[in-house]
Amino acid sequence: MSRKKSAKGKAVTSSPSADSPAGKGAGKTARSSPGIVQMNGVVHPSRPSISNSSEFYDIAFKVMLVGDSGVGKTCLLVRFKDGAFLAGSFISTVGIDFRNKVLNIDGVKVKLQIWDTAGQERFRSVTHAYYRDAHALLLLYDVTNKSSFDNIKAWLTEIHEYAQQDVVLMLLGNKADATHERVVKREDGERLAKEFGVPFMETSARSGLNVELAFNGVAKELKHRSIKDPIEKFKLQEYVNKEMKTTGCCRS
Ligand SMILES: Nc1nc2c(ncn2[C@@H]2O[C@H](COP(=O)(O)OP(=O)(O)OP(=O)(O)O)[C@@H](O)[C@H]2O)c(=O)[nH]1
Ligand SMILES: [Mg+2]
Repeated sequence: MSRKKSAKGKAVTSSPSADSPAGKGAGKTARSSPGIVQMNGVVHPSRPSISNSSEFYDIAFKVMLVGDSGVGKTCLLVRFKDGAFLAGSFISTVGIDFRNKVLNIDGVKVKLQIWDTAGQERFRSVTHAYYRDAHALLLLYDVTNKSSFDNIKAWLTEIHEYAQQDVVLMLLGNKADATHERVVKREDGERLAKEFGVPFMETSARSGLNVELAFNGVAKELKHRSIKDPIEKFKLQEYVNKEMKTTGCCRS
């Protein structure tokens, strides 16, 4: 899998196929390939492997973006991958899409294969099929859209039903730049996240606020888990609290 060329994936089938990164093409082929070791569902090539962007990597993980349609999942991924904001008219994702990015986490090259799901209800069964392979989930709501926030509990129920029990989860309140349209306070997001024991922060795909931090935090957590470092304990919420930038008047 790690040597496969797959610059930008698109899968709109109702279940992961053998060739799709969520199917055999990812974890399972790696498991049976000589020279590649699979630990805790994590791909550890015995030699550095090359990602689609011709970058070497040491370990690889799958991260999924989920949340209502229009909360900014695709824009967040494009901001992270390309450093740009997708302005213009809103084009809703059809099915599921993925992009790869290799990060340097404390000297370890961590490849994230990031799945951008469609938030629309009619694609929900497609998304369900991919949950079980995800090592991490970024669950988004839109701070300018109350119903996207109210739906978070339903998303969490769905996640508990379909995802792995030990999946790394983070709640993101996106569009934090849209101060005038904001209807969900940061404190409400913090409260909900606390209630469910999930790390939380606000992001903006438009301004780039905390976008790198969200993905880096998740990559750090996944790396620590896979290495099982007994000395250095990593706490995702503590890390993001330390590194987080906030919008508004009162925190910097
Ligand atoms: N102000 C602001 N607008 C944003 C931000 N992120 C996304 N948008 C806008 O919100 C709309 C929806 O963004 P998408 O990223 O396409 O939403 P999505 O979650 O991928 O939607 P689906 O693919 O239907 O699930 C677009 O018009 C974006 O321009 C943000 O951080 N700030
Ligand atoms: Mg989208």
